[in-house]
Amino acid sequence: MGADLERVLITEEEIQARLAELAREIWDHYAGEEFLLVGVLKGAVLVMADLMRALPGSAPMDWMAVSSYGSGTKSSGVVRILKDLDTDITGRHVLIVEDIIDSGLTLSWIRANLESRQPKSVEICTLLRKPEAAKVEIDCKWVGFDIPNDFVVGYGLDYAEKYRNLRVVGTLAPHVYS
Ligand SMILES: O=P(O)(O)OC[C@H]1O[C@H](OP(=O)(O)OP(=O)(O)O)[C@H](O)[C@@H]1O
Ligand code: HPA
Repeated sequence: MGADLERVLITEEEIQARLAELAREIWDHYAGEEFLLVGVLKGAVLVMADLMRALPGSAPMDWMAVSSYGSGTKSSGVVRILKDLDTDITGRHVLIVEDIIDSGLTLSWIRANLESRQPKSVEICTLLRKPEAAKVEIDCKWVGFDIPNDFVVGYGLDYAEKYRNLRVVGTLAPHVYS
């Protein structure tokens, strides 16, 4: 599977070290107030697992699933809720946990949707962001890494449902696409 990678962009050690830093900043930001971690399925599963374990204390967790991508590698911009939160977020601090902000269309929609439910606050933590791919501006408080505008896989990110279990983030070799 690793042989399908052209280049490793971010190593396992770099990911874990950055998540530990972010977890500390997040914990300090909420200063003892409860916040709900909201993961966006499926890509954010690994970020959520490692970020929440790096927190110095506990935080509750919930999940949303939306469809925004087709079978290819471009966002359609059309977002549909496939699985909604189990929790009422009215009056609560919400921290959305994502694997990647690419065009920004998915998170822009999710944020607006969650903000319409009268939470106390909504913030975003993403492991990866592609500044050159942005189609909408997203106010994201915690970003792990800004990366070039290339399609990446690993650490939760897939190509046709493969490579999510790689411990690194990398680009795919051309032979995978042909
Ligand atoms: O900024 P955007 O261009 O909208 O892209 C980002 C979104 O795309 C990916 O999800 P995807 O729809 O591929 O689903 P998945 O998490 O199940 O892989 C990723 O997890 C983000 O949710
Ligand atoms: O670069 C990417 N890789 C995998 N999934 C994605 N979803 C948005 N951008 C990406």
